[in-house]
Amino acid sequence: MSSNPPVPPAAAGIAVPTGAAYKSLSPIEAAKRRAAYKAVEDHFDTSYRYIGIGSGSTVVYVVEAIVAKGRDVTSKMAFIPTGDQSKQLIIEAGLPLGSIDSLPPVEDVPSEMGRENALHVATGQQDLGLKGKRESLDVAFDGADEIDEDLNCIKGGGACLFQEKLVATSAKKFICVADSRKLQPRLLTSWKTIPIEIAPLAAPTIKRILITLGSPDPRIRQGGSAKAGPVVTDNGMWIMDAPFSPLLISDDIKDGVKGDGTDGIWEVHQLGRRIKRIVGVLEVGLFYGRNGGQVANAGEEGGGQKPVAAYFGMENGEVEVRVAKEFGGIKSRP
Ligand SMILES: O=C[C@H](O)[C@H](O)[C@H](O)COP(=O)(O)O
Repeated sequence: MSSNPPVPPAAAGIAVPTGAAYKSLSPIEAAKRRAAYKAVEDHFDTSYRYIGIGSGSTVVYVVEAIVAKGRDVTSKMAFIPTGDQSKQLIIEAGLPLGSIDSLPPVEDVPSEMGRENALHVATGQQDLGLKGKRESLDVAFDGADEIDEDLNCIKGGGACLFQEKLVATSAKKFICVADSRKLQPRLLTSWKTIPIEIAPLAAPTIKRILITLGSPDPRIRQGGSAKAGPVVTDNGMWIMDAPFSPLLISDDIKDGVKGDGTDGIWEVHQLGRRIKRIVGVLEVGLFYGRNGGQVANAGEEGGGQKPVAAYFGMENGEVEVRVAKEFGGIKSRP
């Protein structure tokens, strides 16, 4: 895909680039926008009901592409935010706002599966295993700070990560959209720290433990000129940015290479699980593991889930699509 997406119709509150404004997008912004349109083209279905909308600068273009589908399509859906920024984005785009903690029980949903289960429960027959289960999101779109060749991600550069992981694990498919700078062979190649959302009271203890795990200089993220003192997340927490050496992927674990922190070398899953165990850690900005909304124990593994596909806007105007190896591992350059 080497041409720019069409200019969509204007939507309430959304600054849609048109004409000269479109041409004024920087190459990186134009690349992000092309990737977002391609991701929406491939993974947004008009029959969907619940759509997760992530945080950051790239999902702005995802929302723009969704708005371009028209109100006839979007008014029947609910858009679930991953924090205050994406909540505002959804509202200003005129899309119906939903909430991750108010998804209806499956039985209330007029789907074949829900109706069938309700019938079985009502008639005393065997429950299909859906009792108490809530609806999944059909898809969640989000950005990332870095994505490795196995599609593990670092997220949280914008201080949103707990709600992003919650939304990702609630989705049948999680789709990442980014530009070419984010694609690296291993995590912590270009992006140097892991964002960790922590309880402020636990900050000194967490910092000490991270140092023992091999992080040379974990730091509490400061608000800079925008806010005196630490950045406070949408959940009233702080962010600790912890540098580590580049992380191994699971395929690297062989021939005596353990990835368990020996000599300061960690594999993504092992480090993610280890940090999550520290008291006071709300969430770790490493996204790895199986597809969330379609597995019984979604959210129980700590890693959230890695995307089933990642879309990268490349410098040459193309969009590179990478698919998780569990889903075929195809790389394509449409
Ligand atoms: O906390 C922020 C989120 O994880 C973002 O999705 C991530 O930082 C990527 O943001 P952007 O699209 O602005 O590069």
